[in-house]
Order: sequence, then C-alpha cells, then structure tokens
Amino acid sequence: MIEIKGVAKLFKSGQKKIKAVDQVSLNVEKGEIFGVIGYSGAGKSTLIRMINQLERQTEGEIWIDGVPISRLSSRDLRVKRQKIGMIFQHFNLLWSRTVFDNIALPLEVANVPKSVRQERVHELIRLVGLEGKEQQYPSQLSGGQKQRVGIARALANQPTVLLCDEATSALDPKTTDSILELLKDINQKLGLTIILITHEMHVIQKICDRVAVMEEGRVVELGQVLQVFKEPKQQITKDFVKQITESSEALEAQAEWNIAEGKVVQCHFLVQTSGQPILSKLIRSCDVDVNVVQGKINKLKDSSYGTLFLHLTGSEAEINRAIQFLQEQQVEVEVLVG
Ligand SMILES: Nc1ncnc2c1ncn2[C@@H]1O[C@H](COP(=O)(O)OP(=O)(O)OP(=O)(O)O)[C@@H](O)[C@H]1O
Repeated sequence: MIEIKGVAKLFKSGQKKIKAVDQVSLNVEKGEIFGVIGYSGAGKSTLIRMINQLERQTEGEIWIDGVPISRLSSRDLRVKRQKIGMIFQHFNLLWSRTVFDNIALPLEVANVPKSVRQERVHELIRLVGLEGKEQQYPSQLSGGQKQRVGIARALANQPTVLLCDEATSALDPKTTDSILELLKDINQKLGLTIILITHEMHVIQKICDRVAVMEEGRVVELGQVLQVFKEPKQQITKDFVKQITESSEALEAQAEWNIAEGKVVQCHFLVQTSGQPILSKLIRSCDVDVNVVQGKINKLKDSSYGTLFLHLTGSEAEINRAIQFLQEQQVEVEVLVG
C-alpha cells in the first residue's frame, strides 16, 4: 500500500550537510499499524514527513496506493494529501476556532457543502468521544481532548492513511493509553493504515503490528513487534526492548539480589506457553530448587509476552539440565548471574 523505495534526505545548512534519512526502503501493508522507533535525531520525523511530501526526498521514490506521490505536481499533491491524515505532538489546532470549526476546516478547504460538513463533523465528534465539547476552544481542553480534536480533523476527508508524529509524547501515561486505544479502535473500525513515529517502546508494544528501528537515518532492524521483542538483534533494539521488560524497579530489585549459589536466569515466554504448568514440570523433571525472583507480562497488540526471573539452585549439572528443559518448552533463557 505504501512503498518507500531507496529514500534519502540530505539537508544543507551553510557548509554542513546532514543526511537525515539514508537509503530507507519499506513496505507498509493496507490496514497495518506500523511503528518507527528511534532516538532523537534518528531521522523519524523527516521520514514520516516525506510520506505526505511535507518534506521532499533528495533520492528515491514513495508510492501510496499505486500513486507515485514523490513525483506529483503541487496541484495533484494537494488533492492526494486529503487522503493522508496527520496528527502532531503539539496538536497544531487553531486556537481561535472551536472544536467543531477545527474539525470542519479540512472539509471547508475541500469545498464540501455545509450540510454534509455538519453531519460529518458530528459523526467525527462521536467517533473520538468529544460529544458536548463542540463549542469549546482548544485552550479549554485537556491534552488528550486536544489530540482527539487533532485525530477527528485528520480523519475529516476519510483518508486511507494516518501519519502520527510523536502523537502521544506530550501526554501523561494514562492519557497516552487512551489515545492509543482510540487509534487502535479507528484502525479496526475504518481499516485505516497507520504509521507512527515514537521514541517510546511502550507505544510500539501497545498498538503496532510491525516496527522499524531507526538509527542515524537508516532502518537498522525491522519485523513483527512480537519477533522484535523476542529476538532483538541490534544493540539499540535491545535497549528499546529493555525500556519495557526491565522497569527501573526491576533493575533496583536486581541490584539487591544476593546470590551466593546457583544461577539467576531470565526467561522469556509467549502467551501460548504461559497457560502451561512449566515450572511444576521443571521441578518434577530436574533436581533443582526454583525461586521466582520477579516476573512481568507485557501485553502486545494481539498477544502477550512474559518475562520471569528465576533463581535456580542445585548441582551445576542439574541447573544446566533445568535450563535445557526450559529451552525445550520454547522458553528463551538467558543466564544473568552465576
Ligand atoms: N530542516 C532541517 N534542516 C537541517 N537539518 C535538519 C532539518 N530537519 C532535520 N534536520 C536534521 O536531520 C536529522 C534528523 O532529524 P529528525 O527530526 O528527522 O529526527 P527525529 O528522529 O525525528 O528526532 P526528534 O525526535 O528529535 O525530532 C537531525 O540531525 C536534524 O538536526
């Protein structure tokens, strides 16, 4: 649905040249929620802004629904852009316009007749849960409500693609989750393709089907979110996954582990294995004592992923046998201590 082929962007500021995006090629499927994660300066904003040509690439091509958007004339681009919605970190609302009028703006620009416009705005207000706020101004709304206006406005012309540029970065964790739920709901109800950029793995974990990890303008890792969680390959990806699997409390607790004997292992297991009595089977099959030090389950978009820290004591041979047993049950095991 969206094909990004060998795209690069070179910025020139004075004598300096900055390659913000460097030979990125990606395909995003119709109806998918695709996340791009990276630290500040990785090139995420530049990449997403090239998808609707707010930024022109210096190399490569971008196709949306079979249309080479990167080659369109300004006039054709204006029309095509109506089918590509975008939301922003700081909402970009017009402060002098009410909620109703902010949402109506793209319909006015597209010359939609007033009666159709009114009906459509009411429909959008219901979709994003802002009933009763129609006549309020952005300054009277909470951050989450402002982003709901941003989402409604972005959906006004029934786009096929929604681009989200750090859409939850200015929001507190609870509001972030409610906006992510809304995006997931819209994706399912409208079959909308969503591309989002973020520096938070939590966002990727909650709603994305696939993720691309960006570093220094390049995509260094790409895959299904579950696969990337299970087997992060690059160090940067491992660090992002740790944002989720190792909370600061967990790290503090680890510092207090006083392991005089045995081994501490970190186990990663999927929801398919979590229904099985793996630990009791382990204790019955191997002559080891098992102490659960810490555990956590992360809910991904359509599945779950568990992390369990076990302290195993017994003879070296039996501990190794226990590790092998866990691996045979499709549990991934990493020895942390011992
Ligand atoms: N208009 C511009 N002119 C010159 N350099 C730019 C411009 N826009 C971005 N850059 C540079 O390109 C690189 C990538 O920036 P970009 O904003 O795409 O990264 P990012 O991953 O979105 O980071 P952030 O989350 O901080 O916005 C950075 O080094 C940035 O300084």
